[in-house]
Amino acid sequence: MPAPVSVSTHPLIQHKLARLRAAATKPPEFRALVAAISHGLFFEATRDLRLAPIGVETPLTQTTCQHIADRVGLVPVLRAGLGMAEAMLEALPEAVVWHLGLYRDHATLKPVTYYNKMPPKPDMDVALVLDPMLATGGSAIAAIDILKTTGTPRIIFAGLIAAPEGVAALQAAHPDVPVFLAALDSRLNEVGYIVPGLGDAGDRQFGTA
Ligand SMILES: O=P(O)(O)OC[C@H]1O[C@H](OP(=O)(O)OP(=O)(O)O)[C@H](O)[C@@H]1O
Ligand SMILES: O=c1cc[nH]c(=O)[nH]1
Ligand SMILES: [Mg+2]
Repeated sequence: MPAPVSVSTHPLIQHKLARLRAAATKPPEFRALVAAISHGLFFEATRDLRLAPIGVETPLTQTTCQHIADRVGLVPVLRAGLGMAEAMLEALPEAVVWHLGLYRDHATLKPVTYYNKMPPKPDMDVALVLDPMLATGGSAIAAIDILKTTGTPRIIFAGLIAAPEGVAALQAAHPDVPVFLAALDSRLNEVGYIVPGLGDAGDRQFGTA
């Protein structure tokens, strides 16, 4: 059985997704929405991180609390994953960031790797691959293929919007990777865009459309 695909039902995430999808939403608000939704999604995607006890001196007494014991790497798929990584770093500033540059060739829809800042032997327990759009799944699969060459023991994929075709392809290629999404849409159109979707997540964040 493949690892689960979790689609958020949180009202705040659904509310912000509506604004994110709207064609009239301009890059400054679009980036803020990517950040806010990613922040919420990060809480869901990290719910199984390992905790360990830590002693804390409160103003009243000595007590034992919990802290995150897993070392976490964030792998934003450029460009569109950058906004997700910024938001998640705010939630967990101790995380390290491994940038991975992939773009999807418009004619073939196949991913092309152009930048890789992955350490050869990262000493990490968990890595989160971050890309707002899971369309055909080619980019996410390629990112995880590359990440797996480093021997990172646990990998999680977090995205904002997916097509069923992309989820199926990702699960077939990497059945061990759990998937966390803000929305699962209807389909891909004839040029590989997610419908209803939001258009091109990179262009909409950075104003390059
Ligand atoms: O599932 P797939 O069919 O591979 O499509 C999804 C990919 O397409 C987008 O990137 P894009 O190529 O537009 O690059 P960009 O982030 O630089 O805009 C998106 O951010 C994913 O990386
Ligand atoms: O709908 C899509 C598909 C791929 N990449 C995007 O940015 N949007
Ligand atoms: Mg793009």
